[in-house]
Amino acid sequence: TGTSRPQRMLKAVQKNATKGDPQSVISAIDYYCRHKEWAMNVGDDKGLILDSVLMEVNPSTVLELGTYCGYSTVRIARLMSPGSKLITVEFNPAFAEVARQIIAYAGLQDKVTLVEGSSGDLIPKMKERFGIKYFDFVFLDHWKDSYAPDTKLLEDCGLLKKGTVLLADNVICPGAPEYLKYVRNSPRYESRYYKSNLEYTKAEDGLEKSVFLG
Ligand SMILES: O=C(NCCO)c1cc(-c2ccc(F)cc2)cc(O)c1O
Ligand SMILES: [Mg+2]
Repeated sequence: TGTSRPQRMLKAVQKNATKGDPQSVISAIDYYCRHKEWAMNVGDDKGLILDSVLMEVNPSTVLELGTYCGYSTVRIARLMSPGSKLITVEFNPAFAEVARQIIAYAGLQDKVTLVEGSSGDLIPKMKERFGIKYFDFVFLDHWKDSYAPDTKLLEDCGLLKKGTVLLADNVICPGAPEYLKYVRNSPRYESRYYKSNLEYTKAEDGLEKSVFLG
């Protein structure tokens, strides 16, 4: 059997990045995935859009659905103000184990709470377990057919407030058609598509930014 792709990515970070330096962790992962082996991180092209939308919102509370190896977790947390909190949800324990180590290597563990489990089970527990009133920013990057049901669940659990920004990865590739239909047709969202590329490739992909109107 040997190592997994996430484990090889972690090794590349430990070899090429500087402990406590989030930007070097991001660069090490991008270099590895562009030149050694592809992996499903949001990547550097879409990552620049994520950075700019995140900085515009300057959120106090962030929810990330789909941690994978923690690349976008590091991208987001490195830009968040002192005292702000990021909760990231990952279903796959092997992914979560690598992500914990990459987030810690970047020195961002104090801002980040990684929760293992299913988003559908965990979203209704956010208030009681983590003392969250609302999320200011939600990054959707997990199973593409979970984007729509989980968005409805966030609404029903009162976790979105007027102005909350949802940013969804992969709305073209692999695609999240049901989600796009939902946010683009609902009067409760103002949506906009940011065209980009599938991570480390020339294929089209993009991010959908949707502002909850309350
Ligand atoms: O499934 C994804 N994420 C949830 C993991 O639990 C995912 C997949 C892909 C992708 C894969 C295979 C391909 F051929 C093209 C795209 C890309 C991504 O950015 C993703 O987030
Ligand atoms: Mg993705």
